[in-house]
Amino acid sequence: MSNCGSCPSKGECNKDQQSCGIQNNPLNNIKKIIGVMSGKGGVGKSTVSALIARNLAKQGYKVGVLDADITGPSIPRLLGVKDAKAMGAPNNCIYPVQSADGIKVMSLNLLLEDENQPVIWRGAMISNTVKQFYTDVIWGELDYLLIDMPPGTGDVALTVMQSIPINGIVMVSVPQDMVSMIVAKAVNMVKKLDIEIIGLVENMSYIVCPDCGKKIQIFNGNDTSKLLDDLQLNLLGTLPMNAGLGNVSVGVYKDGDEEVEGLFNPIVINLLNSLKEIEAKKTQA
Ligand SMILES: Nc1ncnc2c1ncn2[C@@H]1O[C@H](COP(=O)(O)OP(=O)(O)OP(=O)(O)O)[C@@H](O)[C@H]1O
Repeated sequence: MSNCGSCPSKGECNKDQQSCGIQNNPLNNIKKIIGVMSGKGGVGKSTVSALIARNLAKQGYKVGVLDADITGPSIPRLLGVKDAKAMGAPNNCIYPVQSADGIKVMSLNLLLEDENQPVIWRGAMISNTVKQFYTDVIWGELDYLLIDMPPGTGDVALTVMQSIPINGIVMVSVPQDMVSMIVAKAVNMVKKLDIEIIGLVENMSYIVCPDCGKKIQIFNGNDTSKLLDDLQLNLLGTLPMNAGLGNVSVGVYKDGDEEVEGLFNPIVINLLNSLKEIEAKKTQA
């Protein structure tokens, strides 16, 4: 039976407690869980997850990032903890690693001797590991736990959405026809599972000419507005394609980087407002 007392969805869900498959660790008190998803690979989910986490942490929130991309984990590099190792805790639990900006991080790479070792596991094992990253990691007190989802709408995405009490999903897309089609699949999956979509971040929307400052659209550009209209999604913000964002994983982005902060401040404001609206709607229902 689920432990509703420590559930981030307490008071906002209409699940039957006896049949709910969600297990919450009583040592954890996580207020909100946000999934970052796309369906399509390589569109910037991990970069967006890491930079939302850093922005929230900078505002003083207690933040964690669960890297659910077991076979292609990039969160440790993006949060500057690639050489750290997660340590065991009593009762078969695990302590997350803490980044320099105070973000708690759990990723399979933090358990491997060598980050270059592949994880050659079947789907069920990968899904169980993700579940354990929620149930067995001592996250403690968190205002926000971000879950960086793997690409696709398969096993892991399904496990995350069915066994972790997600309050909402941030979709990441790129304004290109083929990406939009695959993101639409992910959006429809989330809707089928009755999970709220907080909004969409459009990544790689444009490049800025270093000489004249003109914004140049590299893809044909109209697909996101069609996606937003067709699926009734909220646009949280757009991000350029640039070296600053591309080099987060090599530690180039430091606190106080005005360009990155200027890009993420409005996205995070929109995200928090949208999350509040979702909560208000649920408590009224
Ligand atoms: N706005 C951007 N400008 C430049 N490079 C970017 C931008 N966003 C992401 N990248 C780069 O694109 C690559 C893919 O990004 P990222 O790993 O965040 O995507 P992902 O969707 O999480 O990928 P995966 O499907 O493997 O999980 C990375 O090398 C990243 O540094």
